[in-house]
Amino acid sequence: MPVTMDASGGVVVAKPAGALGATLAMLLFVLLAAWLAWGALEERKQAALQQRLQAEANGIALKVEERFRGYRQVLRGARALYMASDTVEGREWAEYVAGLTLSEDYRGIQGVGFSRWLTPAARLELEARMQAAGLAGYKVWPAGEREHYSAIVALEPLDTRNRRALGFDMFSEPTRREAMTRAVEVSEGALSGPVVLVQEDGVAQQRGVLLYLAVFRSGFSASDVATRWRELQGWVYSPFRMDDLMEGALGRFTSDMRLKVLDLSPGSQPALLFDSEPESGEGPANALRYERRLVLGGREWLLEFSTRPDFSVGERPLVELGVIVLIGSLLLAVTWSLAVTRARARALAIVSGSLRQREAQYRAIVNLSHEGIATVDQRWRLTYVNPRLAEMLRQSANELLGTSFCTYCPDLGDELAGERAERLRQGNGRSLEMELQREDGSKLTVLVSDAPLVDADGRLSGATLMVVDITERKAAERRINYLATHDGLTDIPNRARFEELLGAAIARAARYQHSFALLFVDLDHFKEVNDSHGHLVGDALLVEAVKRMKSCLRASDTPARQGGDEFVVLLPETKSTQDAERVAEKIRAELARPFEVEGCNLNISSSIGVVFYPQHGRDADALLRHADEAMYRAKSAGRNRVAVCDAAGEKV
Ligand SMILES: Nc1nc2c(ncn2[C@@H]2O[C@H](COP(=O)(O)OP(=O)(O)OP(=O)(O)O)[C@@H](O)[C@H]2O)c(=O)[nH]1
Repeated sequence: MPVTMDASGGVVVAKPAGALGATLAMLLFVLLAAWLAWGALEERKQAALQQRLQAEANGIALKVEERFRGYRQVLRGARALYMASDTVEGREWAEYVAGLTLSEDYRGIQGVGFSRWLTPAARLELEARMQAAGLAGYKVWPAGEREHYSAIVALEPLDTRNRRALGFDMFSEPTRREAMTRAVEVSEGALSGPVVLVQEDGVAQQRGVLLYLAVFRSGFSASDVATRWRELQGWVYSPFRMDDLMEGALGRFTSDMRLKVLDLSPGSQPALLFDSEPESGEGPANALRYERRLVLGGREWLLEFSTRPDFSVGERPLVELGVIVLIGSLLLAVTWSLAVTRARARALAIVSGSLRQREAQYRAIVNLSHEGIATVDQRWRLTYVNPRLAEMLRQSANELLGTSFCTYCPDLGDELAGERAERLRQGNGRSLEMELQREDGSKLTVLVSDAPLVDADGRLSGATLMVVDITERKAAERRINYLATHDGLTDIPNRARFEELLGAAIARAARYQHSFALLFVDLDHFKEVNDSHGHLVGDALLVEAVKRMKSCLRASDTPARQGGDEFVVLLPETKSTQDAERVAEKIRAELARPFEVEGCNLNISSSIGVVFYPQHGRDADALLRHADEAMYRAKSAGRNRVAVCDAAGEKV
């Protein structure tokens, strides 16, 4: 979160780009981790599916094997029964088979039968005997002359389907003959290749297989192949319809798997024995597949398992994905939060560092300032004082803190506290020239400027004061003003100042109906002093002459130098021409006394014109002009005299 300064020096905090970068990096990491995790989950899921497929397939294969062993056991029992009783025709065989409860415990077996091995001669005898036993029309079929015959003589349960098979010479049919031959020669259960059972009536026809066990003469023990054939009595066998057999074996077969069973026995073409979904074609390409080979009754079966689209191992991957997304989201949230917090902390550190730096700058400026700076609260109590103000007030800052600034400048009281607060609330500062009085009583002239001080909530909390010491400046101004209005030699008002004073006197006299007098004094033959003794002596004489004039005047009277050796005197409290004349005479007499200046004894005199307001003029020009004329008249009359101007004319 970068921090910059704006044009006014304020701190500008930019958006948290660092936080965004860190979060984007974490997002990439989370997405990558999620992608990897998803891949791993998919792999695990595929492995789990494959595992489930194999487990289920192996279970099914085991079940088929068990089923087959069960069927073989049934035939062994039948063989044992035959070898024990030497005949299986009739009621005894039917009871044995009924006792097996085939339809319940051995589903798929169409029946348990016995096929007798016959010589051609024995065939006719068998037919006669079977017919005599009640099976009218019993014939060994198919008809035809053959070297050997076999004939089904018993097949239980003897229902309509099985009855159709009685008399059938299975040895005449190559597929069955192969299995029957094997049963004789290996003396074990021999399974045939796929056949169409003679029991099939064309309705919902299925592929069939037959399981044979050779039955030898009683007491026969295994010997060579030729002897076996000689001792052969026939075969106990069971026909199976494949769909029924597999349904019996696969009672738990799940609908989300497909099973195909093929006969792969060497020497014969692969033949499809069973397909749980004969209508489905090859199935989806991405289906999982598993193959299992079984050797059953000397034949090799291939069990092909494949999964259907709904084959699954539960919804765990989705749950795990949800967990990954949740953890990822939490990581993102935490990263974002941490990054933003860090960026904010960094920005705050920068801001506070910048503020500290700025504060230090301001503090240095304030401390080094040649102006007094202070803050006050709303009751005008000092809350901060810079060294310069403390120096001005000749007290330490600590002593000043908490005291009211009004203590030192009573002039502040000119503005009512409420008005001042309202002015400051409106944001208006003010500059005021005033006098500060120190604790020791000494004073200084200052210019106090105030500006509103607001707190963090924008409420007026007081004021900032700037105090400029203008004592010297004011003194200089006064001095300049004095010099501008006073004669530099004699230190009395000059002509310009006198005109102001005269104007003011006229105005005052006019308003209050007063009268006043004006004297015009010119030294006589002053040029001769300069010429005889030099200007310095002349200057000293002028200074002394003014002193003598002043000694004749009251405090309210004002002498002024008009220029050269000409002076005017304003006598404001003179009520009559006689009074004025008396003062003029006093001045004349005083100036006529000998002077001793710069070691020189000098004798001069003066000529003085007297005018009176308002009789001799109502404005300054008239009064001065008449006074000047009266003075000249005195000079003309021989000098060293006073001439008064009045309405009737001047008298000397
Ligand atoms: N020493 C000195 N002389 C000055 C000053 N100002 C004017 N003067 C001189 O004062 C003299 C004034 O002479 P005037 O008033 O003309 O003549 P006066 O000699 O006084 O003669 P009356 O006035 O006719 O009696 C001149 O010589 C000026 O140069 C000054 O400040 N100092």
